[in-house]
Amino acid sequence: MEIKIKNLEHVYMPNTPFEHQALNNINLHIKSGQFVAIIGHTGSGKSTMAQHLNGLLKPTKGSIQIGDFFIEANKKNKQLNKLRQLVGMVFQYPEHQLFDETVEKDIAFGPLNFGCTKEEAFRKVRDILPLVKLDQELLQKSPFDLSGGQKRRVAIAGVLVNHPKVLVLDEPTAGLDPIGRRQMMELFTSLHKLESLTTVLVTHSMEFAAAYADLVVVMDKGSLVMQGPPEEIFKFPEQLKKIGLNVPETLQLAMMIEESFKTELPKNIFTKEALVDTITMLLKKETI
Ligand SMILES: Nc1ncnc2c1ncn2[C@@H]1O[C@H](COP(=O)(O)OP(=O)(O)OP(=O)(O)O)[C@@H](O)[C@H]1O
Repeated sequence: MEIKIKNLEHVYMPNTPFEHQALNNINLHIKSGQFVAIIGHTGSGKSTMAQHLNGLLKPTKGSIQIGDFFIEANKKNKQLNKLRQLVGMVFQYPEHQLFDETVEKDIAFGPLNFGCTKEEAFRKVRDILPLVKLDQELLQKSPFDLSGGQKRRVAIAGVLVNHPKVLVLDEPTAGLDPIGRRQMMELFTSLHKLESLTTVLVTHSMEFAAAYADLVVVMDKGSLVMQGPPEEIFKFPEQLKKIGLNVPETLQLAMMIEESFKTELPKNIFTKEALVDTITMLLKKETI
């Protein structure tokens, strides 16, 4: 599903002494099925932008079009419930939103809320479990008795069970260990491919932006300052540094290797595996 953001502005607490312009004239076109990473220094407006994508916030100015849905400043949107079914939102620490007495009821909340019968809703719950790698045996347990990783998977299942067409992920790996982070990102990338989900990831990780996104959007002080594929965006480390961002570590290493081997490397070395392959190739060349 395609997303078009036009001249979007957001002001928190307008006409009060605390008034704060968090978004400033944002224009962005996300194509259907694209994987977009939004990066930027803390407070640059990433989460504010993400929350506009399923109508959690109302624009102060401008509009957001998601498929056939329009969210516009000064207009009441009567179809927010339908929009929230289409745009699934995973917040930081989603497990904090678990509330029901069993895992089954918790995951079924969305489908029941969107009008499914109990039978349909519970069938959807069972169908979604393999996708998030959760065992059927957990269904009758209290979500509060699960491990941290399982809780997070239950919370994510509660979003995926509605079969959204757009997935908005706001720092979904916050608080996980490195293996957990990677597993979680693998889950989202496989979903993205399997279901052609348009995916918007808000992240502080340059590595994730580089490794997973087709389009990287850079925010600074409420403005969208750069957008493009990772190999374009991370070509400008000086520009990124000025706004408090780094290039991915693998790319920093690749640049050092470029220096010492006096050779130009491809500009899309964003994963450790790609970097190791390149070093191996260079070392082989040296020894021949
Ligand atoms: N509910 C709110 N009321 C008032 N100001 C807010 C509110 N939420 C966010 N802000 C302010 O708006 C600006 C943008 O915040 P936002 O959370 O969108 O940034 P962010 O880039 O997601 O930051 P982080 O990376 O730290 O999560 C910040 O200056 C923040 O203090």
